[in-house]
Amino acid sequence: MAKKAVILVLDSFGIGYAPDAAKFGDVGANTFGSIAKAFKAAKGRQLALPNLAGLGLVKAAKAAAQGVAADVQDAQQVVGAYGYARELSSGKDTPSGHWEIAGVPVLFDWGYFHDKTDSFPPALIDELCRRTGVPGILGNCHASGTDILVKLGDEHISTGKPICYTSADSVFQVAAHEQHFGLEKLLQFCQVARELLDDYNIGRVIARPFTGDSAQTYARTGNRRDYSVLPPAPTLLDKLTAAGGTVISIGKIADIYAHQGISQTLKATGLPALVDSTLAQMAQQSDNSLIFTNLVDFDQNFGHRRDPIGYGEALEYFDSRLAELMAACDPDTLLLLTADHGCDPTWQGTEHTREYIPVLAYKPGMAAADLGERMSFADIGQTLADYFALDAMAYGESFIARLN
Ligand SMILES: O=P(O)(O)O[C@H]1O[C@H](CO)[C@@H](O)[C@H]1O
Ligand SMILES: [Mn+2]
Ligand SMILES: [Mn+2]
Repeated sequence: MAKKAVILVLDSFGIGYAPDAAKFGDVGANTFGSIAKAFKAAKGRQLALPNLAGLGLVKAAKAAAQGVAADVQDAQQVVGAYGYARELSSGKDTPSGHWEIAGVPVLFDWGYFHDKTDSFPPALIDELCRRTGVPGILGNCHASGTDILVKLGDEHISTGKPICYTSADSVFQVAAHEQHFGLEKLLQFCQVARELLDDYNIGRVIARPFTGDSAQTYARTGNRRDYSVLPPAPTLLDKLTAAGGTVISIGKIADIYAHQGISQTLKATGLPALVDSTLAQMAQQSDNSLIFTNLVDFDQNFGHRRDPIGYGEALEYFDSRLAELMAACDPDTLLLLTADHGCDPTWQGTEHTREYIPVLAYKPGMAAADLGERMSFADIGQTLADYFALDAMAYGESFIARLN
């Protein structure tokens, strides 16, 4: 039988703080609940997500938030399977979340640059400048990637020094102007940084190219590149491709999995283009294929930017496209919607939040099913291993039997 699966990761769409949120200072965070509240206060109407509610999102969110419901209208009839999952991985970062979704939780601790200023070891910066020939770096601190452009963009252009910054995540981020510094030079700089940062156990180096000619107009472009370390074990993607299947990466997925277990990489920028590309692949791909899309805008443009109204509007837009995605499923297509961590846009700071993620599954004609609380994001990978008749993953409990 022909089998296709589609995963859409709504990046940062948490639905209630996780049982271990206290370790992260995140007790009380709820990305979905906070968006719904702020949206209603600002617009005088409820956030309207009829198609997500139809897959069971409102029910899953209510259960995840221990009865504190996101103020969103529930559907009269649910047509999918819905649950909520906690994270086994020790961090609340994007690679940990994605790798765990694909059956490989990250149980070790990443390296972090904890100091808010003078964050990077001088020996690292010296070596990086020596090997790349740049005259020094700017930043060297924890920062929001948009704020730091306003602050240091002009100086970057006049000095030719790249802006290097980090956050509570295991990241080394480099912002540089696409024309003045050059995109290629930025990517080369990041590749050297990647080599040096393996010793520091840093999960990702991220190139953050931008354009514009003043603090008012500096804007990041779609040419972001993430240089990730390899997942600690073969993921579902590796297993599926090794078995002759096809994995189509749309958006950031290939970068997040360090290009492991990917058959084809499709870039698209912005929610509309990412959904369009997903729909196009659903029409094209056939047997044993996984179409895997990351919707980064939720996290990058709204979660980290602490913009709950923009987040709500983006959710409504996605919900309107979800009807098309569901209609594009033939009887052999399994559609999964989930997230990789939370990023409550009303929470203090600009970082991710440790939350339950939604697990929503849909196949045409299936009976509604309550999947309840899942003990790991890896239940998704295990379910897909079952679905594609692959060897079981080391983590996760399959819910394939509930998808009939
Ligand atoms: O503020 P920006 O540059 O968007 O950074 C955010 O993006 C990084 C990667 O997801 C996170 O570590 C977070 O700090
Ligand atoms: Mn993420
Ligand atoms: Mn993020």
